[in-house]
Amino acid sequence: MLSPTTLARSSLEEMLESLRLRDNSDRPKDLPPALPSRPPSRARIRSGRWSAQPNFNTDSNSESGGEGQRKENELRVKRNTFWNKKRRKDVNVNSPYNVVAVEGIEGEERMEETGVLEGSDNIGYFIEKKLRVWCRQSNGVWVSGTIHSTSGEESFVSLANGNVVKVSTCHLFPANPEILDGVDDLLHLSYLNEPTVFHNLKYRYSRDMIYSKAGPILIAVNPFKDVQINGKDIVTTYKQKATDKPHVFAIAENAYNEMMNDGVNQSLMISGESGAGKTETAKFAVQYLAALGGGNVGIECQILQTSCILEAFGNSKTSMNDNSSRFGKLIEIHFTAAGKICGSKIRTCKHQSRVVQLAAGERSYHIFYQLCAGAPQALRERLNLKMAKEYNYLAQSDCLVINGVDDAQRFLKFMETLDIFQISKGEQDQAFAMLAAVLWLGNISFHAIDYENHVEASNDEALINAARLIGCESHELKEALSARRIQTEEGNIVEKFTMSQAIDTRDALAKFIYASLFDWLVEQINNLLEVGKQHTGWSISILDIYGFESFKKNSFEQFCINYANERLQQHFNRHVFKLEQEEYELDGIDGVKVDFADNQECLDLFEKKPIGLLSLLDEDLHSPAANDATLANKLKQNLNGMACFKGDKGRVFGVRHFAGEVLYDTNDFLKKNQDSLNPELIELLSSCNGQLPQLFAIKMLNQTLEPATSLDSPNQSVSAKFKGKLFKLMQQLEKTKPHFICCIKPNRKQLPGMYEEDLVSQQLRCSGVLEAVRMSRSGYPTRMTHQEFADRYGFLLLETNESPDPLSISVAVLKQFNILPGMYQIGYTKLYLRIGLEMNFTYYGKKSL
Ligand SMILES: Nc1ncnc2c1ncn2[C@@H]1O[C@H](COP(=O)(O)OP(=O)(O)OP(=O)(O)O)[C@@H](O)[C@H]1O
Repeated sequence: MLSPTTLARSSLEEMLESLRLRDNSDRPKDLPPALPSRPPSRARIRSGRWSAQPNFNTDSNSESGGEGQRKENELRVKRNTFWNKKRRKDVNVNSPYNVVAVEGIEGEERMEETGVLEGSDNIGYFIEKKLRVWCRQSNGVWVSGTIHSTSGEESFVSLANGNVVKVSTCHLFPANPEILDGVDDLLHLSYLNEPTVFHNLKYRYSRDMIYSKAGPILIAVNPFKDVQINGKDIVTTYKQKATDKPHVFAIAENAYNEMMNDGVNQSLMISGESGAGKTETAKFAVQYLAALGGGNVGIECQILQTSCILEAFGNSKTSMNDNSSRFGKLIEIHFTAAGKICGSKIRTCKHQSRVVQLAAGERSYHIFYQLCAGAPQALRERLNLKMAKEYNYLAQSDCLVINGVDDAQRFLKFMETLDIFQISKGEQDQAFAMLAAVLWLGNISFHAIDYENHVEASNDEALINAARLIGCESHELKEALSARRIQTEEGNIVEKFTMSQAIDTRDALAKFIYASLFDWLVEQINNLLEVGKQHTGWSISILDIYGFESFKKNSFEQFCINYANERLQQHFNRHVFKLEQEEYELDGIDGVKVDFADNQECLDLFEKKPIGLLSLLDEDLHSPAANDATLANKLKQNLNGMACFKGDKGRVFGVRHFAGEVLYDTNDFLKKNQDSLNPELIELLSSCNGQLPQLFAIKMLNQTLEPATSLDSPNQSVSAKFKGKLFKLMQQLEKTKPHFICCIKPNRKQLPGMYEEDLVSQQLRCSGVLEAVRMSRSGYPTRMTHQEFADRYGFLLLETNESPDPLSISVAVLKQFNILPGMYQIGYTKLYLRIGLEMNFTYYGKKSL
């Protein structure tokens, strides 16, 4: 029979113990142990109610007491004192500003747990035993070495290359023994600090092990190459549960099992900065779920094909990613009660400013270049199509191709996919006509017609083609782009446009057509996928949203994208930290507290009414006196006191996001925040002879009947609509049990085998994954109601328990197996178990059967 001590330990702890025993055997007993016991939770309050003082100690000396124990205790006190001292000094845990302190000590402190070496005993021990430590070189790169000597404040570290460097002692971090190099789960690291986590991920990455666990979270480091771990054979391995290695398939499997067992909708929340690999990861998740839930309906194949259409219409080349999603999408996969896929629904969240305006070196949506490069001759002639460089909207950024991408080939694939979604040839033709119309609209030019700067559209090839493709007469389009009617008491008067009004009107029409076409396509896809609407089972949703962006110059697009990422981070914080802590508190469980960077302040900066970024921006929507410069001034005057806001020079203002500070230039903010169409243009579209323009116009007309506050009202600003759609997505996600996947971008060049330390470190600091690991280590990840525990393990009791009360049965089981009090806590409604403990019960259960 296993001893109670063994029972209370996970296999990792046993491994650590054997290491310690090995280490202890060749040193005097009164020295501190080489490996510390698992650190207590930072703000842990001892439970006085049910369990005795937690004694979650893996050190063999600790049980025997004595001098070794005394020294270990002293050491632990020192470590904790050191930590507490530092926390008091610098932390306002509610401020995302903490996270923004990327470089330097403050950032490091957030990462530290079993962190900095301090105390002459401790350093002396590391010197004597030649134990590895990590230190950061002046260039920011982490190196490991052994401490050669110390003067207390400063230490000399011998590096592997023979160099000796002088380092401030408080910047030394203990390294893990080599046996822990490359562990699957950061939870298993004996020392959890920035360099050890960083080293572990790098170690794995260099061996093509791109997935790692961080407690409940999966970390996926983008390999930028095919690492051959997503094929059918690997799918089968995970389906057969033949491996427990971290993988996106394992997370999908887990979600599927929880959905089937608990009857609860699930979600996979994929986060990471632009280019980190979210979209690819989402595709692998869909691939696995399709394999798990594949029936004979074939929907799973169609779900997999959606990405071809969605990416063509929603992705672009940016400076961070050649295939960057410029929209957020939630793919909801529906399952029958038997676990078979029976339908799917795609929800999107986007805005379209990219259609008409591009930053240098970036492309517009892929579909435009694909159409220009790959349209068959007959289609080219029907659309009077030219090459991409001939269109102003595409040529403006001097970036027309992507290295290694064959746009023409992609277009053929795109057309095949439209067939799969049963979009008829006639409808396809109309859709391509709309795309070509957008391109021709961008080529429409205007010329002055009087001395008051009024203009009208030129009667040229662009106007003629655009009008023909939309399905109206060219003079009708010309009129709608050159003037508008205004109702006055005396009747209608015609107001001629200035150059900028005419360009804005033309661009608004182009954006509207593109956005409507995208929505129409998604609707067609959903119509086909939603065959299982009447499903009686549950769903798994996969969220893939544009990643956090920070460029040299950031505009309205980044403003919206980064706001969406703040919302996503809040969802993560809420589920990983807040709800977890709330649950402990409500159930009377003491002291599991982990500091995390709450981004609520930043969200408030965006959302607060009437003084928040979004409200202040909308205030100027219909104000003729407002311009980008007055907007910047107004923001500074009203928001300068807010912790996450930073005024800057001229039209620029800064926001301290959870992932770093971003400076936004208000240039064109007001224009981009407005995309209402003139009634003349809606009228024009509704009278066109094409089916699609009519459909788009009818939808718009219906929306004008909505109350002005409705999300769909055309009177709403772009940012208000965006926020509304984002909220809808988040509401949908709130109804699900989330599983988090954190994608990491290892280098800026999008190259395989390159690992940029500063970039990875910054993402790790900002993502909150380390805090989540700490939460798991100090918390009780396994929990079940007293009844569930009694039902599951009550039969193990050797003596019959007189009381039918599940709580007393549960307590009797725990007592019978001498479970150390620190390994569990008993709440009002549930029993909470430390990591690994339930496995031991399961083992016992199996043995007894
Ligand atoms: N698991 C993977 N295996 C191989 N290559 C990958 C993997 N994940 C990502 N990549 C590569 O990295 C590129 C960027 O990935 P992806 O488009 O998924 O990033 P993203 O996080 O969705 O970015 P964005 O927020 O800009 O949309 C992909 O086009 C692909 O080349």
